Amino acid sequence: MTSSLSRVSGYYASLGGTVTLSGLLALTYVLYVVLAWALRKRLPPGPAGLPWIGNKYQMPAVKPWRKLAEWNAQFGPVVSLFLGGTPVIILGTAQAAWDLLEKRSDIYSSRPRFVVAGEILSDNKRGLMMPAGERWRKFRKVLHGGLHLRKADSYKEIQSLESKILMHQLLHEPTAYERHVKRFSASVVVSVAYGRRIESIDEWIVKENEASMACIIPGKYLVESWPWLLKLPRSLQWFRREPEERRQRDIKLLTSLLDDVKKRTAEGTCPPCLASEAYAAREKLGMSELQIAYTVSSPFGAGIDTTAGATFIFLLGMLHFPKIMRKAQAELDSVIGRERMPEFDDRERLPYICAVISETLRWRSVTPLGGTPHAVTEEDEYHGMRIPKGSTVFANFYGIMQDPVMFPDPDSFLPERFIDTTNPRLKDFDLPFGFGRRICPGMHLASNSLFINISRLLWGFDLLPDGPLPDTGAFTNGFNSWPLSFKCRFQPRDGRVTECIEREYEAANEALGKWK
Ligand code: HEM
Repeated sequence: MTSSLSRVSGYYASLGGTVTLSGLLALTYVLYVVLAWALRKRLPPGPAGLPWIGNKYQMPAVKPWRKLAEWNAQFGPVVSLFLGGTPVIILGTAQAAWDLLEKRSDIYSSRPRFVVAGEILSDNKRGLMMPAGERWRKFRKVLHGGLHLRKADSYKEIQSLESKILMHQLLHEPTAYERHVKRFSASVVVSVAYGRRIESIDEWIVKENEASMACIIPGKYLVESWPWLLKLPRSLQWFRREPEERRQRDIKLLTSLLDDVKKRTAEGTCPPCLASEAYAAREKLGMSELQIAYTVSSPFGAGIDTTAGATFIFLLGMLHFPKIMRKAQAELDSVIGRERMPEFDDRERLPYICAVISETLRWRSVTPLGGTPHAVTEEDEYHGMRIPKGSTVFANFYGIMQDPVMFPDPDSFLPERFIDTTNPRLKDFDLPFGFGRRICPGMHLASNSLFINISRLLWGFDLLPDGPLPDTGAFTNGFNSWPLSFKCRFQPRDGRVTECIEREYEAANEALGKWK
């Protein structure tokens, strides 16, 4: 380093100039500007960054989606920036996201490098973070096989039973509604994955899963931004300790869950589930037992907070827009009445409830950064702009869902926007579930959970504020984001509803026996 510096100095001295440190710094800066200009050539517009670190210093650690939406408003629907040396593309309209992530899905479906969350924590065995390739295709095959549209129908029974338990819990212990909604989401996901229920969110499976997910918080580890730290001698790589310990615990947890399914399957007591089916097909799939164990656990990481978070967003919306609640209840009264609960078969006849669900997923996105970012595997061009190979691509749902062109009056909760329209993209609103080959494999299961709970909540209770109205912008931070805890009253709509909830609870408890 010193010798190359002195060579440079010598060269300048030979030109007759006196080389000073500030001169060298100025030269470095000029080189950087030229390099940056060359790199940015034909890239989408974006904010100017600093030498070497790019725009990193401008990215807030908390809720970065707000800053990204500001940049989209300032520079246009496709923005580029640099985080360290990696080009990052921010898509700020649904059209741009569909054009690239869906129509060109063959080259936009990989994931950026996740040093800790992907490599150290699981040796890239976790599908959510897995780069595109043979391993990821097998992961998708297993999940598609277990969760596609018609297969999701086979889980409606457990979803309906769990929802009846939820209704009963809300009737008797409404102040703990957040725990009950979370338990519902966890129990559905664990039943689908492992054929066993969750009776309390304090159960060890839920706790262990939460601890595991805590390692996947974006920005938690320095090495994600500076992967060269991996070149340090292993003993100096301080950041490895926690995720490596966690990895051993994960392997223990996930293999023990799979072993339990194997045991119950052999005994003939395990209901059909993702794990039993994937295990039976493991040789045909060419997957190791450990890979199967990781694959079938993915609903765990991706399906609990999202489904529960969307339900909390729905409740928040109802507290702020009581007229919408009344209109939805009027539809339920005319189609269902008060003597029985809504069932899945009623869905076709409840278009307003379906629109309330679409609006819930739009009004405040539970995945404000579009879930997990995509990565481009080939150089590309879009409207004359260059998208470099290896770019990280975010569909910034926070901005996209508030786009006033696609969603006029975006801050209002207006289910009508999904009814009074001929736009097929709004009629069949799958935007909140992502794009192309990476689209959420749990979307049908999630839609069913939301339908059965939201229709029954509206049918059974007036959802009312308990004190001042909660802030509609107070949300948690992270890849998934949901409202900060708020109080909500669940007032039964009348005596017939209460009776029905009690009756259905008894029957549900009995039917759930086989899942224990
Ligand atoms: C309201 C509920 C949910 C929402 C809004 C949601 C949304 C999303 C989004 C936006 C993505 C990223 C898609 C992309 O990269 O383009 C995703 C991925 C994923 N979701 Fe969901 N999700 C929900 C529920 C679920 C459930 C219940 C499951 C499992 C049963 C699930 C499993 C997954 C998995 C495994 C991935 C990763 C797929 C991959 O990387 O190939 N999700 N989800």
